[in-house]
Amino acid sequence: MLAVRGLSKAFGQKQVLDSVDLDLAEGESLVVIGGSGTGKSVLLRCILGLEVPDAGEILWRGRPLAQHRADFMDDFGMLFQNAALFDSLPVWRNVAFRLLRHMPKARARAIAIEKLARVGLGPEVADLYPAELSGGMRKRAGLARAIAADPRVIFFDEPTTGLDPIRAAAINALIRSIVDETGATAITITHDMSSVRAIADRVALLDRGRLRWQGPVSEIDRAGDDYLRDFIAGRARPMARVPAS
Ligand SMILES: Nc1ncnc2c1ncn2[C@@H]1O[C@H](COP(=O)(O)OP(=O)(O)OP(=O)(O)O)[C@@H](O)[C@H]1O
Repeated sequence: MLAVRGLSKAFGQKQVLDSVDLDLAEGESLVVIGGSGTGKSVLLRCILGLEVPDAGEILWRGRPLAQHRADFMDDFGMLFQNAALFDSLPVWRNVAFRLLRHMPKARARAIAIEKLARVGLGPEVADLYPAELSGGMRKRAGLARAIAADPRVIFFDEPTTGLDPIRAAAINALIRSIVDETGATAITITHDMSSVRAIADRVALLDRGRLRWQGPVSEIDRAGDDYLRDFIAGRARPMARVPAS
């Protein structure tokens, strides 16, 4: 459904993505992991068209994404790292933001309330402002916005950042159940191994702009890659690790 081919991107002398290939099947949940500064966000930004790659291409349903961006965006939802809610809008308008462009207000509000319920927020939350929500509630509201237009592809950018482990586990479980229930294709970028285990069908490890390892989540614990093992165990050895071949 989504294929990344030979994607490269440098900023000045710094090669941030170096010939990355990735394939994502319809309905699959891919989690991209990697240390800070390894190019995860740049990869996401290239897919979203917010960065122009130096080389390579991204295919969407077999066609160059750059030429079908409007179709892609119609099918796409995203949970931003800090939920990125508009502070001046009540929660329901945040959730219904895209819907309000093409449907009457009452219908958009009804869908927003239904999506809020799906993420565990009651109708009383609809008229609150983002500043009145806890971090976990903001994340849930952001998730409701991501799924408001029933997207076929959903990106989750660091979904558990800023949450305590119990709330993080709840968000991970919610994401997995939404992905299962909707059959949406999902890409998550994260450092959080609890998200990897809860959300992923397949895992891709980026290391200094290169795809170092990828495989089913069931194989990460017996993968032979030393950096992956260190990443899973949370062991620090950034200076000592062997360069990706
Ligand atoms: N617009 C830009 N101009 C210059 N350098 C950039 C730009 N965007 C990203 N970079 C650099 O590219 C590298 C990769 O950044 P990126 O944000 O993709 O890392 P990341 O893997 O998402 O890290 P983190 O997990 O910390 O968010 C970093 O060294 C960053 O400084």
